[in-house]
Amino acid sequence: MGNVKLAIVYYSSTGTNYKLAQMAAEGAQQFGAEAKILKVQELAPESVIASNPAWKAHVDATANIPVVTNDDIVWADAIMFSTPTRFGNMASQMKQFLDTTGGIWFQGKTVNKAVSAMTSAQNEHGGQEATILSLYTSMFHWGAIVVSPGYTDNSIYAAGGNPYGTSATVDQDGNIKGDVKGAVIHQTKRLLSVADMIKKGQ
Ligand SMILES: Cc1cc2nc3c(=O)[nH]c(=O)nc-3n(C[C@H](O)[C@H](O)[C@H](O)COP(=O)(O)O)c2cc1C
Repeated sequence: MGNVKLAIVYYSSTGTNYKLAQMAAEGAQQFGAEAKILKVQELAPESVIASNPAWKAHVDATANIPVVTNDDIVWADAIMFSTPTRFGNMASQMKQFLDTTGGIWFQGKTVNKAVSAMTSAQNEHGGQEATILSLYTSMFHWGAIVVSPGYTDNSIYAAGGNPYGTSATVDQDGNIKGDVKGAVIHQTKRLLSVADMIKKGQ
């Protein structure tokens, strides 16, 4: 299984989706896959980031995380996305990255990538599924194979579990409610096992 390559592509303002990305990397390690954690390019004006201490601290703390490129997508057999819910949609930074993939899409290089998505939101019913679906809509155009968790494991019934993709809820202080790691690890392993099947099938 060790030859499956996973790109974990995330956006995070205050660290939640970075934590989800790190949990996915742990799942990849358990599976024996090669994984890269990659952030999408920040786009918010520096003045806006500076006005929010938690945002500024997170940007500084993750300065060394590489920014994802189209080459990373071409390299990967599987891609796990993680984005905050923003007004029931993916963060614009994530959408901007997807909108830079037209060239590799045109060359057929996004076809048959195994993909899955996670999100976080403040409210239990704050648009998590709409966010994940918005990302999957772009994936249908990529010709990617969307690997949703479905109800394939008991972790779907635990904290963060969601058949569309792990959905963490954050409290007022920005901490994740409950232990969502089981859901993330299951989703990652399922994504990698389908990527492995696709790779072997090719
Ligand atoms: C502009 C904006 C829009 C948001 N929209 C929603 C929303 O629609 N539903 C919700 O529950 N939380 C919403 N939130 C809260 C974020 O989802 C929450 O802060 C995020 O999940 C934290 O992720 P991060 O720490 O990785 O940045 C919003 C936050 C911002 C800044």
